[in-house]
Amino acid sequence: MARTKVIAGNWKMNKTAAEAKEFFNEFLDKINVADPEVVICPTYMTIPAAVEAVKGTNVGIGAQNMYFEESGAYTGEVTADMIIEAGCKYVIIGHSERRQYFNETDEGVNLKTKKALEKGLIPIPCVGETLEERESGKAFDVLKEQTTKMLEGISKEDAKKIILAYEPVWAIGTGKTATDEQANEACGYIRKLVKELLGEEVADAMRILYGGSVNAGNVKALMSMSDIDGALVGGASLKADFVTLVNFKEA
Ligand SMILES: O=C(CO)COP(=O)(O)O
Repeated sequence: MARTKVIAGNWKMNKTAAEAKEFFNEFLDKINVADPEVVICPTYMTIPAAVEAVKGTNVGIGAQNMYFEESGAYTGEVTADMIIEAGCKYVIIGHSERRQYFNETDEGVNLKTKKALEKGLIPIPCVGETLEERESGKAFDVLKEQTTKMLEGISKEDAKKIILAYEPVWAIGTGKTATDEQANEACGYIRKLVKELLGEEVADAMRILYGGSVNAGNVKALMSMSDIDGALVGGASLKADFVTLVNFKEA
């Protein structure tokens, strides 16, 4: 089955609304394509400016997080309805930086993924092992645990909509990319696991992205691998390199 590739930029805690406007003024015409699917995830504060800038184009906007409750006394949190109202179609869930610095758990990632699907958002949940886990031979055990828990209680129909991101923690922001083979092996492992859990149709439909120091120089080779359906990009999504990433077929 042919899966449409996805190039998603995770801006993390970068770019004010004014800086986002500048970015889109400069690059929007070059990243406004139908294939691959292009997504930009700015901070909550910058979402409205980004939504306004991409209006009428193929570029989708996503949030970097959300909470799983409907409303209530959860100081500092934001609901699915709020990001939808702001114009988001996607939401990153359980990024390793949130797991590392903000105590995100597999259970929370599962609850957020379910809530996002219930509300019609496309969740981009993240899984990935640390360097220590890889070096001690536990990488696949970690991926199994995180992926299985993330998918708990999710129907086959819903699971097909998930865009799962494999982001090895040791490759994020370090300039150390997983080799094409390592990245493909991990994405292939996750797909096999999804097949065991939810069947072949779901495994065939689910887009599985690689993230971790993807840049203009390595994108084409990574995108040519059989089980890699796109990239979740940090640093290189903040600048002109993103144009090359989106247009990787010509790179
Ligand atoms: O964490 C990432 C995307 O979510 C990857 O970040 P870098 O591309 O900066 O390594």
